[in-house]
Amino acid sequence: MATVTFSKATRQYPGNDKPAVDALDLSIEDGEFLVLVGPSGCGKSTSLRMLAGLEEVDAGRIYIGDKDVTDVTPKDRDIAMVFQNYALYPHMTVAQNMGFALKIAGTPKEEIAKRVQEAAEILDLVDYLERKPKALSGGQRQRVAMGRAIVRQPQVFLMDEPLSNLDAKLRVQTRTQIASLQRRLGITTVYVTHDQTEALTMGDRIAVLKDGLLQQVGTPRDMYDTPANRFVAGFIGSPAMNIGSWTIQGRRATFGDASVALPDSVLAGITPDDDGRVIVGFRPENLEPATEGSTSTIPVKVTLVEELGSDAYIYGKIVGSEREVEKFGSGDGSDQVVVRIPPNAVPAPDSVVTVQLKDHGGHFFSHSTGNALGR
Ligand SMILES: Nc1ncnc2c1ncn2[C@@H]1O[C@H](COP(=O)(O)OP(=O)(O)OP(=O)(O)O)[C@@H](O)[C@H]1O
Repeated sequence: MATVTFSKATRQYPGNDKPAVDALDLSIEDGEFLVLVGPSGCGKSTSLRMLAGLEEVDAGRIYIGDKDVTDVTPKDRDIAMVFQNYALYPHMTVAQNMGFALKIAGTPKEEIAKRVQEAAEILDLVDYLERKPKALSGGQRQRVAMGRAIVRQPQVFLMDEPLSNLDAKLRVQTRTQIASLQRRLGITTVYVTHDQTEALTMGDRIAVLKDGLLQQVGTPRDMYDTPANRFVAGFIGSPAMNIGSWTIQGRRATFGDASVALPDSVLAGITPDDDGRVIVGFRPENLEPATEGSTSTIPVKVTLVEELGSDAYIYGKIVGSEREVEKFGSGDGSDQVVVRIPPNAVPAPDSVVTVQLKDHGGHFFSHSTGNALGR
């Protein structure tokens, strides 16, 4: 087991005008499950491949434990990687696939058999050891790929979208299995995904990347409750946070007929660069029917109601939003809102429902920088 440290690690592919990963500083604790998440092309795989030694590091250093591994070959880094496509050998049995790396490393036969047996027990693969990969289901193949990593007893597991070939139901089951297996084995794990739900449900901590730049690192709760900037706020959470550019009027922000009070800490962070605007965000579940005398009301014209049994979601537009769109354009779709409501009070399409922010239900970001101003 070991810590992992990226210190200003940078990779710029030849011919590209920007680094794929730009001065990444990230420390991963011993035994931690860290998820690297972000949209396609943000640099997740490049970061993982630099750690694996499969990609050059143009500047900065990478450490596993106290050892600088930046110039160490992949096979000497004491890591095991689980790839998206599993990369199983079709002509070998499950047992042979799982033991192959140990065989190459010259591990004695009895030791290989023992480790393969142990991994097969952990992964519920004992009955399949003599089968070839083609005679396995997708989920079983995924477990063999995990088994191949486990038998090596590495210091660090690296996983690059290991669930992407599974159907939705199996993916949910397998993500719980991988997370609990990792906790049982206690091996430091770096896991790459573009799926924020996977990140929230699996990671001890999450690191969000965008355009090669680290945006925020924190526990799933940190990322959800206190996103560092507008990007993280919109990326983490499903349905996504409602986010729009509002106009500051005195101590309030308005958008169409909606008006919310701005906390003092937010007002204190506004600068002339913000042009009298502020980014207002609120999660669908942080709204409730407006009460009399409410200081923050948002009237929503209902377009569609989605009933999910336990909850219902209203999709609609803020009343008066056409005035905003006329003035500022609707580039970021900020006039559209999603509101979670109890399933017993479903409104009709085209009706207007007035909601208010729950206590501390608003997130506010600088219009000029996108950085969080407070809640
Ligand atoms: N071999 C390469 N040569 C040139 N550019 C590359 C190469 N590999 C990746 N890139 C570029 O580097 C950036 C980061 O790519 P990377 O594969 O790390 O992103 P990612 O976040 O893993 O994306 P995805 O989720 O789509 O796999 C992208 O802009 C990509 O086009």
